[in-house]
Amino acid sequence: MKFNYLIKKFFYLNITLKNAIVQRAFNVLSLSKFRGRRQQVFKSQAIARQSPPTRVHHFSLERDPPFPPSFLHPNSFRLKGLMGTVDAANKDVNVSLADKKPTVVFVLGGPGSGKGTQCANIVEHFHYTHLSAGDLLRAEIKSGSENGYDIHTCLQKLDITMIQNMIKEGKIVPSEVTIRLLQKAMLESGNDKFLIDGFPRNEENRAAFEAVTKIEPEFVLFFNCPEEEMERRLLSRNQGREDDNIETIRKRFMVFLQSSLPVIEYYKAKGKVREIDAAKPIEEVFEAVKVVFIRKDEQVTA
Ligand SMILES: Nc1ncnc2c1ncn2[C@@H]1O[C@H](COP(=O)(O)OP(=O)(O)O)[C@@H](O)[C@H]1O
Ligand SMILES: Nc1ccn([C@H]2C[C@H](O)[C@@H](COP(=O)(O)OP(=O)(O)O)O2)c(=O)n1
Repeated sequence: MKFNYLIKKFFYLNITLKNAIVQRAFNVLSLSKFRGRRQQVFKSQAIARQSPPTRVHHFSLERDPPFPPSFLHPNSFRLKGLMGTVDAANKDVNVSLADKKPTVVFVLGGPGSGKGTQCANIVEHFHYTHLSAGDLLRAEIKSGSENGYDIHTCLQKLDITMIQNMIKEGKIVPSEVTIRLLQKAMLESGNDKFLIDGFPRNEENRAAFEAVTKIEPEFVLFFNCPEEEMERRLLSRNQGREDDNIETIRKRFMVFLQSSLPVIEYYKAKGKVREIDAAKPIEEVFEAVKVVFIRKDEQVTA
């Protein structure tokens, strides 16, 4: 009797143990399968986040390298190879732009130094076309946000959002975007005299513009203004700009010091900088600006 009981107990324990082992193995398998599937989902989500949506043109800087290495700035990682930079049409754009031998004046200075204000006066007196890189980028964000896509620049909503975020952060947008906008505006203007305001803002902007357009600026108008004065002006500019808040203003000042001043130094070494004291009242600043442009015209006619 007792022996029978022990045999039964042994079989019972054996089955329970086997069941437990099988169950455990099953659990482990299912869990790893689930984890695998979950990782797969995460992986495909990550790929989807990295992949650009299908776009009209797919170029690759690696395949078409018309730019110096400096063009491959860390800033441009997101757009590198996605929207590309050069195609047959773009080459035509560059050839026809360079053929026109346009007069280009770069207008530089810290945020709020009065570049836009003085450019409006120069346009009125000297018949230049004013192209503000910041205005072009803001217009692109606006039209891209409304239409979701811009056929001229091949920028899609994802890129537009990225540009918007960069501006909100006070960062400099990759040159390939800004240069495309400038080229398009230059061609559409029908003029051959341009004030390019707020560009080049860093070494990458400068080198890429020269490499792509083959245009050298006539001179660089540099509005020099103390930071406290620029800050005061920006805080009362009142144009509803997302980047005119104290936090972003400070970041823009930092970017100006670190990235834009070296560009001014570069042109200074070439004797191309015309420096203006921009802390004075608007009319006085313009008197100084006029002298620069009148001298330039006199040099041309002499
Ligand atoms: N010389 C000046 N004195 C006082 N305020 C100025 C002067 N120049 C421009 N402003 C004002 O400062 C703000 C910034 O000028 P803006 O031309 O937009 O600068 P930037 O284009 O360099 O950012 C504007 O509100 C403008 O009216
Ligand atoms: N060459 C340029 C010019 C402007 N931007 C972006 C980054 C700048 O902080 C904003 C605003 O530039 P904008 O010249 O309009 O204004 P401020 O001179 O900063 O007052 O645009 C750019 O990314 N690249």
